[in-house]
Amino acid sequence: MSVVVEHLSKLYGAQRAVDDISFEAQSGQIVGFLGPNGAGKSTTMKIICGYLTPNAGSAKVCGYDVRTHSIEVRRRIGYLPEHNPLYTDMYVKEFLRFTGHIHGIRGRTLRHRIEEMISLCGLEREQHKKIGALSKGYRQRVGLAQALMHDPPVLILDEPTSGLDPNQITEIRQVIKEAATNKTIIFSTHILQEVEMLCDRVLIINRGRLVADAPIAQLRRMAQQQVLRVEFGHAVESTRLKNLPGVQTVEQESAWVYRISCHDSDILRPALLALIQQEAWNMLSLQNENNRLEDIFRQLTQNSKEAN
Ligand SMILES: Nc1ncnc2c1ncn2[C@@H]1O[C@H](COP(=O)(O)OP(=O)(O)OP(=O)(O)O)[C@@H](O)[C@H]1O
Repeated sequence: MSVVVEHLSKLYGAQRAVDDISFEAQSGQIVGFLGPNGAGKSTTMKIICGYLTPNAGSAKVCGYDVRTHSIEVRRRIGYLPEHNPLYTDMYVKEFLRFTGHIHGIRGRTLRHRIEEMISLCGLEREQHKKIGALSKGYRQRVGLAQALMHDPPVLILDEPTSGLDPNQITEIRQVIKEAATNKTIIFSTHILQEVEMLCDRVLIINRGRLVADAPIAQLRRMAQQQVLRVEFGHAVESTRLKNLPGVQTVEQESAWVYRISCHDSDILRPALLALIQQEAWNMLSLQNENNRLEDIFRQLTQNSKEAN
């Protein structure tokens, strides 16, 4: 296993920012790290990278404990922090050369590696500029290039696409995907669609506690909610739908399309069909829908909020 986290806890004063978290990630996996604001994602990532010391538990990277073998861990990890600190007075290439030097890369290997990173991260057009003159998206690419410079087996990316425009988001995702071969990538994001597109597995953290660790397909099966999507040929009274047995919520997706969530669609479906027949409504389609990741996220983070 490339990353093994066991019973990790971190306190800031009296606040338990990370609370007894355990998970593993292996090579070739892209793991999405999700959670509401302040859930403890950045803190966990900083501990894995060796920038923060935990109060309890352990984190190991490629078999090295972050507390006792910090240098060994840093050699094997590439980290893009949330606020991507860069030297704005340095030129792009100068900064990458500096990063390479820190990792002990020299001479022709270094020159070759810099060119490789410039190409992989799409920095060709901006490579001769000072970092301070770059847009946010390009600074993010420089941050990714520095994280990848020493070809680490583990990449920790803290909200790598935050604040970027849609084109840049797509391009950065592509870089992450390309970099993923033979690496372990753990990245945090608030864009759930991004997780569906990129990740093999999802970790969800809420108030410092891990509330889910599963592949997306399994998460969908675990969800306590089922959704029926029904399309009518005209408007209907949504309260009539809400009053059906076992209905949790009714969401109007568009003028005549409703998403009805319930505990058991096998009970709801015949009741819904009976109502439609009784009212002589014109139904155009009825489908069992996949649970959306945002619904599952809401269920898991709100349920555990109630439990706390
Ligand atoms: N240096 C610090 N001192 C005190 N409290 C801190 C410190 N860093 C983080 N915290 C607190 O710890 C909790 C977890 O913060 P963290 O940054 O890990 O969350 P996060 O999940 O990354 O949030 P976001 O999605 O908003 O970036 C928050 O309540 C935060 O205020």
